[in-house]
Amino acid sequence: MNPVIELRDVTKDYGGGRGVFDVSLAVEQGEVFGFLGPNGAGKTVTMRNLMGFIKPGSGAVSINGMDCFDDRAKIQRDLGYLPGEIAIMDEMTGTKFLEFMAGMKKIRDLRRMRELIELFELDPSRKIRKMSKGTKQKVGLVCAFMGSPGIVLLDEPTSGLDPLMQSRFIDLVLEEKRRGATIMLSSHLFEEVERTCDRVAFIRAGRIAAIETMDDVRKSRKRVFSVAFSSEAEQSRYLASHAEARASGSAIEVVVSGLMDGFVKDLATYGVADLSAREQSLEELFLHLYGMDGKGAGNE
Ligand SMILES: Nc1ncnc2c1ncn2[C@@H]1O[C@H](COP(=O)(O)OP(=O)(O)OP(=O)(O)O)[C@@H](O)[C@H]1O
Repeated sequence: MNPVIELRDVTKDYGGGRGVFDVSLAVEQGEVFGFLGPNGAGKTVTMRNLMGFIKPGSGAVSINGMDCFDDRAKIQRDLGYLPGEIAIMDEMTGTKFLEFMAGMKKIRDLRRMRELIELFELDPSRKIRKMSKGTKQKVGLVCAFMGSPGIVLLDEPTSGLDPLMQSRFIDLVLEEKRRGATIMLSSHLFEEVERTCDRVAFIRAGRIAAIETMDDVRKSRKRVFSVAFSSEAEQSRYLASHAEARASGSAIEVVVSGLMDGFVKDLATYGVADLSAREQSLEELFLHLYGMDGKGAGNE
């Protein structure tokens, strides 16, 4: 099967180690593909290459077999895009902007636009300049999805959205996937990628570190337990026989993978005042999977 979105050995070098280097990936029809990496890793540069806003120094970027730079007008007829920074047409109201964009995209049926406005509880009547970051983001999301495009590129889609709206966004992506859309989204938030994506590429310092299925990532992800002991003596006793445990303030942290059984039974032989668990953060996952330090380009 031919991929819908493809980058082959793409390099855009801004000097000083900045940019993207030898990036290759392929997104199949109907797939939701995550592009995960810390600040400055090269997510936006990659997205802008796909949008045909910039031409790579070397390598090939294509959508449906067409060159993203040379054929951008044709590609964009069936493409929705959410930029990382929405700073356009500030003087227009949200309503005027959406109508203007619908006109540009030749969308005649505005029902989907109204549905999306309702979904995100968006009040588009104010001037974009006066909107909060989250409200602008909603305008951008409505704009990206209102034409029910076959391909959607989203650069940090939930930035500025509150948890309820983040969860509406996740539902929307899953609904669009069922419709058959091919979606690529960049993020530095593990959760939205985990809940929406079939596969994920990790990018760091402009280079792809790995491309994995979400199932494989989930399997390799561990839990971090924070344990507060009933006394300092109990904490010392635990630390003395558990080299993997790290002291963290008045508690200790233990990373546990696989079955919890052994960890829980062992812990029950100590005096425990409090116990909480969390998923590994993106940085910890990076460190765990690739022995990396989780930092971006390192030159920001
Ligand atoms: N036009 C440009 N000129 C020079 N350097 C650039 C340009 N655009 C991007 N860069 C650099 O390329 C690197 C990757 O930037 P990019 O915006 O793609 O990161 P990102 O992964 O999207 O990060 P964030 O999560 O912070 O948005 C950064 O070091 C950035 O400073």
